[in-house]
Amino acid sequence: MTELLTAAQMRAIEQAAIESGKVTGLELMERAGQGVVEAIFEEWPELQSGNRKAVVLCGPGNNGGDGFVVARLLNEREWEVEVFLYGNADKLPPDAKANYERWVELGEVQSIEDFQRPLGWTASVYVDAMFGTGLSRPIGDLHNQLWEVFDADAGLPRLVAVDTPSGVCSDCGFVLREGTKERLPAPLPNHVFESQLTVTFHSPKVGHYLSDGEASCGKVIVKDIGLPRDNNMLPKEKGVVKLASPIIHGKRGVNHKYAHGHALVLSGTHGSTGAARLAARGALRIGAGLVTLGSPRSAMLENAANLTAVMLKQIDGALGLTEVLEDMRFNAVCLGPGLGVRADTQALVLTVLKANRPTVLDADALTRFSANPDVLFGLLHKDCVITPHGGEFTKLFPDIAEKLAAPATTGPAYSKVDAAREAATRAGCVVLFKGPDTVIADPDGRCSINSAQYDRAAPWLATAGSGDVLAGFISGLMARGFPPMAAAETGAWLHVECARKFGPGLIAEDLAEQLPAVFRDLGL
Ligand SMILES: NC(=O)C1=CN([C@@H]2O[C@H](COP(=O)(O)OP(=O)(O)OC[C@H]3O[C@@H](n4cnc5c(N)ncnc54)[C@H](OP(=O)(O)O)[C@@H]3O)[C@@H](O)[C@H]2O)[C@@H](O)CC1
Ligand SMILES: Nc1ncnc2c1ncn2[C@@H]1O[C@H](COP(=O)(O)OP(=O)(O)O)[C@@H](O)[C@H]1O
Ligand SMILES: [K+]
Repeated sequence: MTELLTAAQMRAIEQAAIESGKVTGLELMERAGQGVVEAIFEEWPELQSGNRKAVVLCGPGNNGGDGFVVARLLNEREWEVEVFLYGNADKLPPDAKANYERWVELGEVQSIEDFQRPLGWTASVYVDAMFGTGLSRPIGDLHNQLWEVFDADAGLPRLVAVDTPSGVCSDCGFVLREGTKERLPAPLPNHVFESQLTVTFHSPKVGHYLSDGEASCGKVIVKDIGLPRDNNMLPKEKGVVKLASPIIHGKRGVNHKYAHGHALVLSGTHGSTGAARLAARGALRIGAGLVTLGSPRSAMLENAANLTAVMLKQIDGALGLTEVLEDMRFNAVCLGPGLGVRADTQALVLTVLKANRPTVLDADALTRFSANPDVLFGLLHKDCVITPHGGEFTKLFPDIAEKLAAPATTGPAYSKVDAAREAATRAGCVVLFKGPDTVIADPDGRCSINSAQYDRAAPWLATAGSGDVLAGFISGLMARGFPPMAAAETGAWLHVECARKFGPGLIAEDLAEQLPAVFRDLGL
């Protein structure tokens, strides 16, 4: 299980370790610097020979301190190292100052103002040790200066970020900026300032996995610096965010199909039925024992012509649904994909929620409540999962979405994790907030990020209908008896695995068909 830390959590862990007397700040800084140097040579073994020249950019805090350690350790390996400092050496915090003083015995320190784009890249490695978890405000002119230097037009140098790329908030993954109307992704188009490698310590930081973390970090390597893995010292009110991982087992024993649950997926009307069929197929493939598609009369023929293993049942309106739900074997319900946003949809949602079944609400089942989200929140219960994408999230939680879209001007800034957690508390159920950085939050405080970034990148998932399949996956797992948080996390994780298994060219129909191979890979 990979835990992701905020700046405050990381600081609490460091402080507790230092206060325990088991380690000093200087020792941690030395290990951090060593970790960066190790990572550089692991990533680029070719640097063991050839042009041994590095440029290290140091900032005014402990991130800069790590930079001075890196400079010294490279110098010990007989590298030629140029060091630039942002800020005043006299004001460096004690550990960084100590490492600054060790460096000035070996080499010069120039002002960052003198760091300009060379004619071609003259060094093999550039180390960004300016700001890490202590970034508290935009770095303004410095950012512009660096953007000019590391402009993509000049070809990408080996740029290594220490802990976080400078200027990027380690909690939310956005570049802190002044004077913009909305959050801008990092990097801006045509202003590429991206690290190829980010070396972080102890655990990755939440911001590495949110918004454009991947675009600015390149690749994240975590180096152990000898801090204890015991999280007892962390502030309790908000649990640690995890990277989503599957909590899945194969079908066990000699049970009959009903032992694996019966999912009910509701179809839209004539001409809008494909989305629900995608969800139903997903629910069946992921292991629900039976799946029934509930269809209005107008769409019966259309659905019948396109279904085989998924069963079909005519359900007309809320009254029809109430009757069907009297059969308690329907132990999970999925509604929203292709359902339409008429009054009927509201009635269907309210009927399902009153029946108190494990329920997944997606798409139109959410959008329908744009004008009256409180009606929905009043009925959602702890066995529900709602799966909004950005647009649906904004309609249900406009104030939260506004905070998330507001310019990130001070660090640590409000993040997608904060937004999903706040939404889960308000909705009273699990919220799965989609994107390449899907955040899944439970009102009890558990939270995970299902990342489709870095080595799990799956941009092909951004294809029509893939969200419908995800809703089906989650409801199928709930039919199998998975609790909502585990179903959401596992469903989202498998969704990305299926996309990766298929690769480019993926369309939504392909997703569920990859599950058998993905399950085989998991040894199920
Ligand atoms: N503690 C430890 O034991 C270990 C820590 N480690 C390393 O330390 C890093 C955290 O160090 P840190 O807390 O000193 O923060 P850091 O990121 O260097 O920046 C803070 C400085 O920048 C300043 N500043 C902020 N924003 C600014 C801006 N926009 N423009 C200008 N100035 C700005 C801020 O000033 P202030 O906000 O106080 O005015 C302060 O002076 C962490 O990422 C890791 O690399 C490792 O060695 C492992 C052991
Ligand atoms: N760039 C991306 N990389 C990986 N996954 C993505 C990306 N963009 C979107 N997704 C995922 O694709 C799915 C799209 O769902 P949704 O927006 O509801 O689409 P639809 O309504 O067409 O089904 C979500 O699971 C989302 O997390
Ligand atoms: K940095």
